Amino acid sequence: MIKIYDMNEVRDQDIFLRHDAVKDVSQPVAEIIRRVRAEGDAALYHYAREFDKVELSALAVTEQELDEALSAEEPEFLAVLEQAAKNIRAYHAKQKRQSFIMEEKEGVILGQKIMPLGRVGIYVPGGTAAYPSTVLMNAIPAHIAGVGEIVMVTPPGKDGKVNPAILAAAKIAGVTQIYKVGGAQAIAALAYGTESIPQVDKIVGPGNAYVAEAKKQVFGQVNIDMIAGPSEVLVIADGKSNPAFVAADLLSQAEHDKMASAVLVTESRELAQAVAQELERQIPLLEREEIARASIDCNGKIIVSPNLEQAIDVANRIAPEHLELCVDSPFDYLSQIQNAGSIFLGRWNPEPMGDYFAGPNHTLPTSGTARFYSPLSVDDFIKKSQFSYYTRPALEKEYRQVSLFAKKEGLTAHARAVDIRFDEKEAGK
Ligand SMILES: NC(=O)c1ccc[n+]([C@@H]2O[C@H](COP(=O)([O-])OP(=O)(O)OC[C@H]3O[C@@H](n4cnc5c(N)ncnc54)[C@H](O)[C@@H]3O)[C@@H](O)[C@H]2O)c1
Ligand SMILES: N[C@H](CO)Cc1c[nH]c[nH+]1
Ligand SMILES: [Zn+2]
Repeated sequence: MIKIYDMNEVRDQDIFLRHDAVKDVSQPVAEIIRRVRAEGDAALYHYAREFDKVELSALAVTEQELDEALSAEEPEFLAVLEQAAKNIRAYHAKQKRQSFIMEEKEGVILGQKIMPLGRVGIYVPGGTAAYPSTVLMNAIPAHIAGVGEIVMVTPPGKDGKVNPAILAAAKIAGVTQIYKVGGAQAIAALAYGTESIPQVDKIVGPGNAYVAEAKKQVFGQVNIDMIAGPSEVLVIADGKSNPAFVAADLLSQAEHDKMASAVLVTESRELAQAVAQELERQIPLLEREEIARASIDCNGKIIVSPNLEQAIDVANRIAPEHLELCVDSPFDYLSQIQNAGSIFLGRWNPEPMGDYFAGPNHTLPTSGTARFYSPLSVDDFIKKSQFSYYTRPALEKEYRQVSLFAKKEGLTAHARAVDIRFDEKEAGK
C-alpha cells in the first residue's frame, strides 16, 4: 500500500531513488569489459550463454531476419510505428543546428561548423520487456543529425532471435547494423570493437544497472549520452483531478521496474486518499502486477502539500524524469519549473503520450540529474569544429595585443609566433 506523507515528513533525498541507492555492480562489470577487450566475439558468445541462456550461431541480424520480422508484424502496429516515427521526426527536426560564419571585422572570418558523429551505438533494452519505442527515440535523432552508421545492440531472446517489433522499428528509424548482444558486454563491444562489432564514437540508450555501470566505465574511451536509471514520474495534481487517471499515470511508470519511482504531490488530502485506493484497485489488473506492486510499495509516495506553489518547489528540488501537471491552467506554472526531464501539461496528457507518440524524446535524465542533463536530442549526435581566418592587414592590426597577452602569461614562444611576422628583429633580419 502506498504511503501518504505531509510535506514536512519527507526529506528530498528520500523522495526518489538516487544513484547511490542502486546496487554496486562495478566489479562484475569491470570484469565483463576486461574479458570483451581480451577475447572479443568469444566473450560475447560466452555471456549470451551465461546471461541470456542462448547459444548463438552469429551476432549480426541478417537482412533475411529483418525481412521476416517485418512480414510477421501486424500491419496495424506497423502503421502506428510509422505515425510515431513521423511525429518524433517532426519534433526533432526543429532541433537541427546550423553552422555559422561571421565576418564582422575587415579581413577576419570566424565560424563554427556542425558535423554529425561518424558512427554511434544505440543500446535497446531487452531483458524484462521489449522497447521498440526506444529504438525510434534513439535512432531518429541520430538519423536527423546525419550520423553515417547507427549500430544497434539488444539482448537476444532464448530462441536466439530479436523481438520482431524491435527489428521493425529499427528498419523504420534508419538503423544500419543490428547485433544480438545485451548488458555490459554490449557496451564494451561498442566501446572497444570486436571481430564482428565496430567500435563507435558515442553510446546512447537506457538499460539496467549493468548497462548503466558499463557506460560509466567506458566513458572517455567513447562518449555517452547520460546515465538513465529506473523510470520516475512525479504527478502534481489539484483537488479537481480524477483519482483513477492519476493512479493510472503513476502505475504507467511503476510497471517498468521494481526500482521505478512514482510520486504524487497534491494539495488535497481527499485526492491523496482516493488515489491510494485507486492504486489498490488498479494494480491487480496489470500484466506486470508484481513489478508495479514492488515499485509502489518500495518507492511510491503521496505527499500532501499546503499549496501548488510548494508542490512545484518539491519538483524543482528533486528534478524528476517526468513531471505531470494535472491542473486547470498548466501553462501558468511552466515558467516556475526549473528541473524536470519532460513536462506533461494538463489533465489530458498522460505520460505514455511522451513514451510513444507525441514527438519529444523519452530518453531522459533520472535520479535528480535533470538539474544538469537534458533529454536526448539531435545535439547528442553532432560535434562542432570552430575555424578562423586572418589576412595580413587584419593580423597587423591586432598582433601587438596578442603578444602582450602571451608575455603576461610568460609564454614568449606564443608572443614570437605573432611578432615574427611583422617585427624584423624577431625575424632575425
Ligand atoms: N529511460 C528510458 O528511456 C528507458 C526506456 C526503456 C527502459 N528503461 C529502463 O531500462 C531498464 C531495462 O532493463 P532490463 O534488465 O529489462 O534490460 P537490459 O537490456 O538493460 O538488460 C538485460 C541484460 O542485462 C544483463 N544481465 C542480467 N543479469 C546480469 C547479471 N547478473 N550480471 C551481469 N549482467 C546481467 C544481461 O546481459 C542481459 O542481456 C529498466 O530499468 C527500464 O526501466 C528506461
Ligand atoms: N518511460 C520510459 C522512460 O522512463 C520509456 C518507455 C519506453 N516504453 C515505455 N516507456
Ligand atoms: Zn514508460
